[in-house]
Amino acid sequence: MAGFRGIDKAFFPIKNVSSVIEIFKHQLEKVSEPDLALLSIIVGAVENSLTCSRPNAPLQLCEPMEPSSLPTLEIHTVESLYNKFHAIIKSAVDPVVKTSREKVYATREIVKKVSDVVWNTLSRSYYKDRAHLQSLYSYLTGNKLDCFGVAFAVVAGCQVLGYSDVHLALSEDHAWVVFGQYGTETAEVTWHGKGNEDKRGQEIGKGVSARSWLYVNNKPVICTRAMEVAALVSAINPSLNTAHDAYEVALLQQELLWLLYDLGHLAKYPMAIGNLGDLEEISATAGRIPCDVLFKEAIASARQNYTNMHVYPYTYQGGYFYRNKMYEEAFESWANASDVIRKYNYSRDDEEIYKEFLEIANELIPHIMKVESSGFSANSILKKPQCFAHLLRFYDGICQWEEGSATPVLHIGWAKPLVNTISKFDADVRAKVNIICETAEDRIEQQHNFNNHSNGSTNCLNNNNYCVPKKQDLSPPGTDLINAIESKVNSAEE
Ligand SMILES: CC1(C)CN=C(N2CCN(c3ncnc4sc(CC(F)F)cc34)CC2)S1
Repeated sequence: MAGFRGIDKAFFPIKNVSSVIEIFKHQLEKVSEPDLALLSIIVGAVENSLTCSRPNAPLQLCEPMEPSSLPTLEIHTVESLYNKFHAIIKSAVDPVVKTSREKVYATREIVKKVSDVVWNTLSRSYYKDRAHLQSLYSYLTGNKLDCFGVAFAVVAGCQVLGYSDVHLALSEDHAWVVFGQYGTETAEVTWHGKGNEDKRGQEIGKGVSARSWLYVNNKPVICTRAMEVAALVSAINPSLNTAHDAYEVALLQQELLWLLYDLGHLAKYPMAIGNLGDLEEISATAGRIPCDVLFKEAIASARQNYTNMHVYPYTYQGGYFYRNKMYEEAFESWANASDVIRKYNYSRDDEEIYKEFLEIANELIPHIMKVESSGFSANSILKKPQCFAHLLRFYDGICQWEEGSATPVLHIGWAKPLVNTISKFDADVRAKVNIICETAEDRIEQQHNFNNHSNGSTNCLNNNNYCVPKKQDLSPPGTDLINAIESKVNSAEE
């Protein structure tokens, strides 16, 4: 990997967002492949200077001194960190010999060695989930990285060594690398979750973990160099504290995401499109497509490229509808999210998505029911069979998620809000929902599709029809829940 090129020096000192955009544009359009270490150090330095309050510097309040100004970033700061990263990586692994005619591919040993050098230079103990630990700036100035940051650092390190075959693989809650002549070798390079032994060096789950959401049914986002730039931009964290974002950092992230979007590098990256949608909802960019279209594009990308095995595109959209009081649409998005999770088995590595569904079922939906049942508007969602159908599909997907899983999902804490919600719909509204039972054969076919990674979406919901597997198909926990609903609802009617 060429050292710090003169050409990059022309962009310094960095004083505003647009000069950062210029550097990224140059890296993405003018050089053979974007320099991950350089770009990560730059955005990390900018983020750190505006979000990690320093005692002797006045906290930058929300309004910038002038449009999108930034604290000056000098070239020597960036260059010394850049050279430090090269030195750390090259001290541990010999770079690819330049003169070699044939292409040299990474081996598992090399990937593991790069992961080891990053791993062994991290601070002994620090709060791993803290914000602003994702960039090489954090690694090089504080020896701290979060789990995504370690994976990114390994890919950036392999780029330094000249292994252009090593790429970042991303699920919705984990990151690892692919490498080799066909890009089919996989390796864990970082940890996941709390208290789990890391599996660094091993190839990606062949066993039971392969069926968990964590590995998205072997449909991860496999990054190109430019998509690795999109990942580092997505990982920019503008939060100053729980209540405020640093305005300039959010603006920088939004403009960089539009640059990557225009160059086509977000097309196969649903979460990055969703991140851009969230930023556009907060502050729409004039002349750009609206955020609701971005959320639809993220869903289309996940359906098109990842056989609809990703949940987050639907929860990005559902969150948008919820915040904008479009409750029927929110129910539909959440039911669609549930249609994804039902295809998986729940494993203990899936806590993040469990918390997501728990919040929707036990916080967001009950809040909607509360505000809707206070009013008596004729077009209240409580009068709409379609809403009832969406909710049944939502809950049923969680029940099916649990079926066949080693770890239970549902407990009594789920049943109370669930029964409360269902019983808010009058019998005449519920009666309008046609329950179409899938046959056991349908379920077997679905299972077959899952195993063969094909798009097994047999969900037959269209108007008020709602498909539910015949009751005897439900494993005990789900049946208990459905029984609990029925007994509660019946008693509510008496
Ligand atoms: C609908 C939501 C709750 C809103 N934000 C969500 N995010 C999901 C995770 N986010 C991400 N955004 C871009 N790329 C990645 S890669 C990854 C896994 C990690 F281990 F590498 C996570 C993630 C960004 C924020 S899902």
